[in-house]
Amino acid sequence: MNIGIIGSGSWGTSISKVLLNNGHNIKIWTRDEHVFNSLKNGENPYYLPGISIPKSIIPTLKLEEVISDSELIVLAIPAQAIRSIAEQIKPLYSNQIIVNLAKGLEISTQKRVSEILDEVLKINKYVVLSGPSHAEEVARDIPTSIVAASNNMELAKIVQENFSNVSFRVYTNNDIVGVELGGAIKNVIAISAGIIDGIGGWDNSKAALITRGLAEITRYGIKKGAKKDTFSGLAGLGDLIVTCTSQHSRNRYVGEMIGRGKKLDEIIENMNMVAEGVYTVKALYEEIKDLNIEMPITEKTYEVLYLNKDPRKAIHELMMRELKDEN
Ligand SMILES: NC(=O)c1ccc[n+]([C@@H]2O[C@H](COP(=O)([O-])OP(=O)(O)OC[C@H]3O[C@@H](n4cnc5c(N)ncnc54)[C@H](O)[C@@H]3O)[C@@H](O)[C@H]2O)c1
Ligand SMILES: O=P(O)(O)OC[C@H](O)CO
Repeated sequence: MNIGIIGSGSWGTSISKVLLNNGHNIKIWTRDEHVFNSLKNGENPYYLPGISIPKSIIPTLKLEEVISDSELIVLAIPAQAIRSIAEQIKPLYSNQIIVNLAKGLEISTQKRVSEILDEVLKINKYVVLSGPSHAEEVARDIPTSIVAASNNMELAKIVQENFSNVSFRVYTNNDIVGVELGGAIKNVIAISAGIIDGIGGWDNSKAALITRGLAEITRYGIKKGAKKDTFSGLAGLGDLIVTCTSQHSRNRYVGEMIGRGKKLDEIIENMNMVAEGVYTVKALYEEIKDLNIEMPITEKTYEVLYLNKDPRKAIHELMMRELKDEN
């Protein structure tokens, strides 16, 4: 297939390698001239240091070049950039399959990526690819399993067949809502897991946080129309585990720095990669109050990040909530 990748950060670059190895023709769009020049030289040290990038992956600074002759378009940009990129590709878009890799909710609307694309492009060929998949490992061909979800199972199967290989195993799923929400909200829980790492690396606390984090992701997801089972799969529990525990996780890292007493602005300023939970928690905070959905970890994470709450006080408040039944 001719595949166009929009976004040349760590995940866009890494998935380009997977797809090239699978025999596809790959063009990758970047907005950054320095990344463009590096890719031409067979590397992307800004986002994927130490990995050699085959020169047959063709970089371009022109969006029209990745759209016009592509049969399938991959979106590998942050969730907050989706609407503006969708507006830009609208005049060029000719009903190709769009595979979204972004994991987040739009701050101003609380919308999922598929809802944004639906609004702007009236898209009817959408697949979201999500699950435990750090770019740093995928780029090294470390065995990874992931989920391709679509309303149209034929499309999910096309993605499954074209993206899978011996070290990249793709399952299909028909629950777009659950797969998108699992991927977006685990980033918030991972920030709180990182806070625990930064404060003291407490194993008991972190295990509880992952488990109760999954409970609140599931609660929110069901209210939004997701299927409960999706959250015990790769796009739910699987991604939550990897993001809360991995040395590679950007979201966990933000939390760890907060736990060590650093300020959010300072942390973000020194990171060139996106930590989606920092934005998704903003999207969720007001909405969960309005909808009366109980998500105490999400709420406390927001208060620590944006209302200057001491993380130890937040943990104390979580522990002192009204006692209740687990289910
Ligand atoms: N890195 C991973 O391991 C990984 C794995 C799975 C999913 N994801 C998700 O994929 C998405 C992209 O993540 P990433 O890690 O590649 O991010 P990144 O920060 O490494 O790269 C983001 C890319 O998007 C571009 N970009 C940023 N803002 C933009 C804008 N406003 N308009 C156009 N382009 C813009 C950047 O220039 C860069 O090329 C995120 O939603 C992330 O959660 C990442
Ligand atoms: O590095 P993170 O925290 O953005 O997580 C990346 C992926 O979503 C892991 O599957």
